[in-house]
Amino acid sequence: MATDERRVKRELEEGIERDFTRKMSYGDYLRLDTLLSSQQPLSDPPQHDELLFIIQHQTSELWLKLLIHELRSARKLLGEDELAPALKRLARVKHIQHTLTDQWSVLATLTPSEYAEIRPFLATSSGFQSAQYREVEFLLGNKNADMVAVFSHDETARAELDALLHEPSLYDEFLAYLSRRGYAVPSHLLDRDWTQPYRLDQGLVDVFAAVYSEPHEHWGVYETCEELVDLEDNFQQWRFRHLQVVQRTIGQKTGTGGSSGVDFLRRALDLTFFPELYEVRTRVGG
Ligand code: HEM
Ligand SMILES: N[C@@H](CC(=O)c1ccccc1NC=O)C(=O)O
Repeated sequence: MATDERRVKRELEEGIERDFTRKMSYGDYLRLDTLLSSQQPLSDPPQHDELLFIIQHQTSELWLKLLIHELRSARKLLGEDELAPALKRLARVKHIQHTLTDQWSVLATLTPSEYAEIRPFLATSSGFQSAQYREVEFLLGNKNADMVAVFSHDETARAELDALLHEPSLYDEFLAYLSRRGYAVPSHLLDRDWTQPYRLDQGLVDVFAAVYSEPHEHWGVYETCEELVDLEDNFQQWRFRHLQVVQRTIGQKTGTGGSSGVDFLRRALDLTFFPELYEVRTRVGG
């Protein structure tokens, strides 16, 4: 083929598969028939921006699915004293969190006027009812038994969340790992009621203060602590971007889920997963 022609058309090679009547194709493997028929706008007359709204949420839910998969695995690996593979999982978790946070910029292109055309069709539905979001919160240790009842209408989601409520979180598993490694983790933290939210413990701050005063003596533990701080930091970045996008689209309106809206969301920024890892910062360097 002439050089000029190559600039405008790439010849398909002989060996390239073209007939998928009896072979598995890309779309078959990825179940794209199901995936791409799952965007069903409700607005009437149809609103151009509803597809953006749906896809933003669906992609978020897909990434949350992977996040849960990785967090569960990291938690299990910690329980098996496999620190390095657990850290590998957490590295991936952090990239997923970045993607989730970055994608807020797409939805931020939705103006208040555009959203107002879609909003009535959302009725009482709200992200507050995202089961996977609650699963991530529970896995990270922000337990809240009241959240389980929100899923009474969906037995699979309710049972999954209830199971996580009763299981140790990633942080609980980390503390058990520390204890097995000889760190003086207060015993009441190792056998507590897992359904309760984790509360700051000064004895554990002392343990981390020793780690942070001599990082080179405790490198793997120190590295894991900092990975967990990254995870919490990233989670808060997501919450903050959500708050900002909500503020610019609905202002001070109450939420479709029945909450006060931005004031309710702002209070989530006070929630912490790993309180001792923040408390220890005040102690470092005296
Ligand atoms: C225009 C876009 C959005 C608006 C105006 C909005 C608004 C709100 C409001 C007002 C709430 C409080 C609960 C309520 O009363 O409804 C909420 C909660 C929530 N939203 Fe959104 N949201 C938007 C987009 C998203 C997206 C893209 C996600 C991604 C999955 C999401 C996930 C959540 C979650 C997980 C909660 C619960 C947060 C918590 O309990 O702290 N939202 N949203
Ligand atoms: N709570 C939002 C509605 C909303 O954003 C929403 C509705 C249905 C499915 C996902 C949603 N996203 C996050 O809350 C509102 O009050 O406008």
